[in-house]
Amino acid sequence: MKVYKSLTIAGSDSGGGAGIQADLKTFQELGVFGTSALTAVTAQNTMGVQDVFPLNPDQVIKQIHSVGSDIGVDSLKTGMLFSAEIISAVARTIREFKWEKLVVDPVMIAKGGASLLQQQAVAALKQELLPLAMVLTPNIPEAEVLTGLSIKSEEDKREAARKLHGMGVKNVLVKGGHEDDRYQATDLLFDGDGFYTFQSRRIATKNTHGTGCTFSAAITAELAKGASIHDAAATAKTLIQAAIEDDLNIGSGHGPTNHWAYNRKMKLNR
Ligand SMILES: Nc1ncnc2c1ncn2[C@@H]1O[C@H](COP(=O)(O)OP(=O)(O)O)[C@@H](O)[C@H]1O
Ligand SMILES: Cc1ncc(COP(=O)(O)O)c(N)n1
Repeated sequence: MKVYKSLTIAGSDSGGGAGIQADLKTFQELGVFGTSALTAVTAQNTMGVQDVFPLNPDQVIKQIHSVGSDIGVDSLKTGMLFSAEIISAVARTIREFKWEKLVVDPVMIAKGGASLLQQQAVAALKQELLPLAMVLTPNIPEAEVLTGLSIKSEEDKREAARKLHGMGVKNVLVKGGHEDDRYQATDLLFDGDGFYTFQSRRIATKNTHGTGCTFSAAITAELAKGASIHDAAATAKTLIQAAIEDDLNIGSGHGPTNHWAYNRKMKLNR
C-alpha cells in the first residue's frame, strides 16, 4: 500500500482546534500520514490566545530537515509562521528540498484578535514564500492585507485573486467565511486561467475555531494523493462543511469543528 505523507509547518494550539493539531487530525481523516514542524507554541483555548512562545528559526529548520531527509514529503502546508526570520528560513528549506506541492495559509490573526504574524513579517511572506506556493488560501482580511485592496464584492475578490496570482502564486483560493452573507459561504479559486466557486450553506454558529487550518490541511492531504487543485478544493469544502455542521460545542468561546465528521457523513451517504 502506498502511504502518502503531508508535512505541516505551523504553530501549536493547546486547545486542539487550530494549528498543528487541526492539521494532523485532518490529514488522518483523509488517510494521509501527517508530520509536523512547530514554529511556535501558543497557550490557547476557545476564549482566545493567552500567550505565544515562538521557536527560533534553527529549531524550525531542524524539524523540517529531520522529516525531509528520512520520512519524505508528498505535500506540505504552512500555517502560523510568526516572524520574518522564520519565514525566510522556511522558504530557504523548501527551495532546498525542491518541494512543489506547497499550500500557504497566510495565518495572521486568531479569531479572538491575537496576532499570529508580526506586522513586519508580511513583506517576507510576500517576497519569499508566495512565489513558492502552489496554492494560497487567504481569508478576506488576509487577502486585503496582502493586496492592499478593500474587498466588499465578488468582483473585489476576483481582483485580489488576480493580484495575488501576479505575485507568483499558482492558484489562489480566497475563502469567504468572513463575508457578510447570511445564507452562503463562498470560496473563490483562480488558477491563472479561470475562476471557480465553491459554495455551501452558511451555518449559524460561533464554533468556527480552526476552520481555515482544517480547510487548507484538507487541500494539502488531497494534493499528496495526486488530486488536482480543483478536486482538492471541492473535497476540502465538503470536509469543512461537515466539520462545522457537526457541532462539538467544546469550551465557552469559539469552539473547534469536528475533525472526524467527514468520514461519518461519507459513510451515511453511501
Ligand atoms: N459559518 C460557516 N458556514 C459554512 N462554512 C463556513 C463558515 N465559516 C467559514 N466557512 C468555510 O470555512 C472555510 C474557512 O473559511 P474562513 O473562515 O474564511 O477562514 P479562516 O478560518 O482562515 O478565517 C471556508 O471554506 C469557508 O467557506
Ligand atoms: C496555532 C494557531 N494557528 C492558526 C490559528 C488560526 O486559526 P483559524 O483557522 O481559526 O484562523 C490559530 N488560532 N492558532
